[in-house]
Amino acid sequence: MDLPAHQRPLFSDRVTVNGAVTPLALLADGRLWWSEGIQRCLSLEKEVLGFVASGPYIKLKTLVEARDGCCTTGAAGRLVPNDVVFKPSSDETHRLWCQKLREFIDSLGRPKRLLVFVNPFGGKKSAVKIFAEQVKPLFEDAQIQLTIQETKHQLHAKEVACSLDIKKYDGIVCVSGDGILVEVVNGLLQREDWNTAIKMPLGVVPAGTGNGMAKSLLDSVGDPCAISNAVLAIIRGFNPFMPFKHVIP
Ligand SMILES: Nc1ncnc2c1ncn2[C@@H]1O[C@H](COP(=O)(O)OP(=O)(O)OP(=O)(O)O)[C@@H](O)[C@H]1O
Repeated sequence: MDLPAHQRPLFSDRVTVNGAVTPLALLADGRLWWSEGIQRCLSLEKEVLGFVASGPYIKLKTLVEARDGCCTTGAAGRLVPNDVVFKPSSDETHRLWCQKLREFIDSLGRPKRLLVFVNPFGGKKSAVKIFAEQVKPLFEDAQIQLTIQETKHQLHAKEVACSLDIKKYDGIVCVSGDGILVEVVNGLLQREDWNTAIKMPLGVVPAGTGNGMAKSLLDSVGDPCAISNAVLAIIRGFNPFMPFKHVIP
């Protein structure tokens, strides 16, 4: 019986994962299937930030739902890194894995260059630490080029949004509360080219006091208001069902 198109393998190989040899298949829908005693599956689109080739190995940088509770509520959970390292069967399949993974991830239309505002004075004044420890490493895993702007005073984000070269970025991210996001929107709306500028995708990583916008955007897709969930939504930003694009209706 023929498999549906999305379940057909794009590529498969006998690889080594955690010392055990297993078939690993990349399906047309971007799922990776292999066995480690139990069947394992990873979605390149939903769970993989990027990958790194190191010697004969390939490391998939992932964010997956934490399964630390004894009961499942049905609600989506907090995301945690859980990298998967595998060794392809030969130099040639190593090269092909890198090529296929790169092609699939590139086909997802994820942002490549982001302007990131970090407000050191928002909320508990921990945005700089949150950014350095929890946000930047995930964007780096996704190989997104960042331009970082710490806000130096009130309305600084608005001034920058008012005059920045929008062609340089695929989106703007605020590691802050709602205040900086509002400043950015107001800055974009005050530009002569506001009609184009306001279409810039905007994202918010909760690092303020109320974080109302981050909460409601993540809630609208059934996610908890957690840093990792917000960052993954931004990395996957060009999926129309994710919050990154929904800041501006
Ligand atoms: N360097 C700075 N010094 C003083 N104020 C700043 C600085 N940078 C930004 N601000 C101001 O901080 C204000 C609050 O920012 P933000 O929204 O990030 O946090 P919050 O008010 O704690 O969170 P929320 O809006 O979610 O309740 C903004 O209005 C902004 O103008």
